[in-house]
Amino acid sequence: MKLGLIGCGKMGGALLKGALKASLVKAKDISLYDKVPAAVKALQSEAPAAKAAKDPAELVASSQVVVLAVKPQDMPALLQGLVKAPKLKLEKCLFLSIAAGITLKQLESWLGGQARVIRSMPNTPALVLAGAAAFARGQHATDEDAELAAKVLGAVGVAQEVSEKLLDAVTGLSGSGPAYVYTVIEALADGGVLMGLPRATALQLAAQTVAGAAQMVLETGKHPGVLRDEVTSPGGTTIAGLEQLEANGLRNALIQAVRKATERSKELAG
Ligand SMILES: NC(=O)C1=CN([C@@H]2O[C@H](COP(=O)(O)OP(=O)(O)OC[C@H]3O[C@@H](n4cnc5c(N)ncnc54)[C@H](O)[C@@H]3O)[C@@H](O)[C@H]2O)C=CC1
Ligand SMILES: O=C(O)[C@@H]1CCC=N1
Repeated sequence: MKLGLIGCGKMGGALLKGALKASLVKAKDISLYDKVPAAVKALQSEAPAAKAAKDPAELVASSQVVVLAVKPQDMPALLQGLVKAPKLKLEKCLFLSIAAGITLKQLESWLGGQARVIRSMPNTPALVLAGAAAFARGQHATDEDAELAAKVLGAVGVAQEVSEKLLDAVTGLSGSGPAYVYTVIEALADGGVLMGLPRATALQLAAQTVAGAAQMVLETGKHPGVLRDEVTSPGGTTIAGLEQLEANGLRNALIQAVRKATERSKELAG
């Protein structure tokens, strides 16, 4: 697969490194472009055979799949620049956008109206092949395009097709979700330090507890409440801790975080 990446930043970089780690693509079949050359060089240091395109048009002309990984506010100018590029046949490749809030209608319009587009929402654990992604197909995207998007995103974690109207919620939950969980891990470790654990020990135990609990949900298929009850002994330590979480509103805080992030994603569409 000839893969092009426009926007070699945090998320684009994570996707690319994950795709290489998953052997989805060979470095020699990758084209990179970023308006900041240092960002391209940083990725090339990990994939020396990847080519640095001189401009987005050159990258598009040599790619089957073009991952659009620039910030939402940078997308219109990038895509409208591609439309103006002479002799560039935009319908020959699949455009896979990862930009929060930017709709399929906007992407298709900025690309001149006929391009094959898929809008997706991945997350940075793609870097360690533990990503969570969803995507929606544009009006000119084919079944093969959807399969290709599922293959790219599925190579670095889990991926599923959804209707576009759900992608803002996907952004608020799993797109932004790693940041919520990093905050939880950091706070759990702080609790451990408060109780006398060395920072490094507390951090490793906290991170592994979150990872282990998540793996239990994914592998056993049991509801988190059932798994929680398996930990919570009558009159024991866990219920004492859980009482504090309820008293301090942990659930509602997380629910509101997803809601607010989803609303922000909707705002980004302008
Ligand atoms: N960071 C994350 O966890 C996630 C980010 N996203 C989305 O991914 C996109 C990129 O986000 P990040 O990687 O976090 O941002 P970033 O700022 O780390 O990377 C964006 C890159 O795009 C480059 N860029 C900007 N305009 C450009 C242009 N016209 N041509 C070429 N390169 C250009 C920048 O120089 C930068 O290197 C955003 O749309 C964001 O909504 C999606 C899921 C998760
Ligand atoms: O914070 C953001 O806007 C991006 C999109 C999802 C995660 N990071």
